[in-house]
Amino acid sequence: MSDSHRRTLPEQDTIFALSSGASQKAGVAVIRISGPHADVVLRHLLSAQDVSDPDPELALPKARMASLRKLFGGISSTSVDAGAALVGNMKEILDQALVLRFPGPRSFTGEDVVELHVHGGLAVVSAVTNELMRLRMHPLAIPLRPAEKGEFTRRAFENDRMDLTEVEGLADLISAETTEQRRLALRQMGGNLRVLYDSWRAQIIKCMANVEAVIDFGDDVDDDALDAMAPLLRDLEAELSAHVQDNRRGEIVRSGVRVAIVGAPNAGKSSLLNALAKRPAAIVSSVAGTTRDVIEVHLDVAGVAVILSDTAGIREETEDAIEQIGIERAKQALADADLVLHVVDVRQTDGASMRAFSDTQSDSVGVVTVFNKTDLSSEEERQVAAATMQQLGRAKGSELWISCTTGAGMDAFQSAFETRVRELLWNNSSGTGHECDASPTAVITRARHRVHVENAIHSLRTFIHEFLEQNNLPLDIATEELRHAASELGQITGTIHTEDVLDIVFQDFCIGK
Ligand SMILES: Nc1nc2c(ncn2[C@@H]2O[C@H](COP(=O)(O)OP(=O)(O)OP(=O)(O)O)[C@@H](O)[C@H]2O)c(=O)[nH]1
Ligand SMILES: [Mg+2]
Repeated sequence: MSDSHRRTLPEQDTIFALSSGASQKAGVAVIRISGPHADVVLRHLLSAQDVSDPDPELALPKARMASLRKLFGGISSTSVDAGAALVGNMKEILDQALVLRFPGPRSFTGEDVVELHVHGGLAVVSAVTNELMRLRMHPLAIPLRPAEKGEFTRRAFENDRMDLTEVEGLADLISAETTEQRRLALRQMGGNLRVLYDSWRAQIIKCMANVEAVIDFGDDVDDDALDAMAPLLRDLEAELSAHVQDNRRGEIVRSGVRVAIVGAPNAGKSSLLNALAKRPAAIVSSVAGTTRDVIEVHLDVAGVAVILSDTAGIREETEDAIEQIGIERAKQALADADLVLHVVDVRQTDGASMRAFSDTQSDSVGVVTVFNKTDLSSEEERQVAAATMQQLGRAKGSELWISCTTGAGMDAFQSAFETRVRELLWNNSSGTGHECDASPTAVITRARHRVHVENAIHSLRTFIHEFLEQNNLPLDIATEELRHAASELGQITGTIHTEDVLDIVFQDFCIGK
């Protein structure tokens, strides 16, 4: 484990990759080159002559200024055959491109970076990348090679342009599919977690320095210095504890809210899934016990990623072994859910299934009761349904009434569903869509962060309890607990890291990022 990620590296290879999306029809493709030879490579591309050492006077674009340039490449046999007007060692024009230079360290990677914004066609991109491959074999032996997965970002990290949380934020931003995922990722990439963890770490290190001063001073523990430290550490411990008690909302925004549709057979669960997915994702039939497996669809619900699961109808008695397995899976989906949609045929609310279901659900999970088939029900049946809700102790009016067949009540259902999903994350049902922006607190987005923060809390508590309060530990051993807490926070940001951790973080990246 190294205490700093600044390494003395041998001179780095210069790397290149297509950094824009893989679509072959895009108007523009961006090829990125990073490393000490980025300008040399660019000079070769801008030189019309195939010479081993292009004119060093050849004007490169000014730093950070876009410049429209012709890119040249080696003479292809086809263009010679076609009688292209090539004279001597003249090269062929590959494309007319916007060229940008970002001399290090003020660049994404911290190295010299060149960006070539070429036309997006497959032939253009491969002509330019082939030319870069050809330069690898150049007599000057330019150490140039295609980039590996995540290598640009890894260099940015190694050159202190980003910490690990910002790297993770960037990975999340690239894969963000919903508004809230984008917002969360953008804030993390902007450094909100880095600032938080660095400031906590700095406070712990300051306390450590004070304790070490006491140790150096002699055997007599300076009670005043330690007394002054106690409230600071208690406050810090409280702050860290509040940080982990976040209902996992950052992790849920990132991975998606898990919503399970459960209920008795034939209640209309698959019909509801199809209505929400706006496609016939699940088979609907009048045969009770149609759905066996868990069927998942991914939705964007008011900017939040939702993984919606349709499940087998839960009933106590079934002879069918496969249906029994389906019921077990349904119960598992119920246990894993962040939110449950309990679908009930409004004409069958007095059965044992409603009660049985109430017993299986966990208290921490939100449950929305959805009475379906209102088109078939009588007023009396609806009153019985509402009365059953009250007997079960549910708040009056908390149930929703729909007909999957006619679509009645679906708008109200949709908006109540959106509110519940957002409430789950922010305890705020205003539905403005800006709750996150209004409270830009840094939230944990990965289990990796949570483990380290919990370890840091444990060490702080041990120091406070075993040393400051009980005086059970000698000072030098107690200090180790502070050192450990600081180290745990340093591992989140990558100030302290192992190669294994980096491999895990960077595995989310693809080539060109
Ligand atoms: N009239 C009416 N029929 C409905 C409504 N919703 C669903 N149905 C019908 O009820 C039957 C069962 O619907 P499904 O959606 O398959 O029910 P399910 O809960 O998924 O059933 P299982 O998978 O067997 O547990 C089908 O014939 C649907 O067409 C509704 O609101 N009104
Ligand atoms: Mg079904």
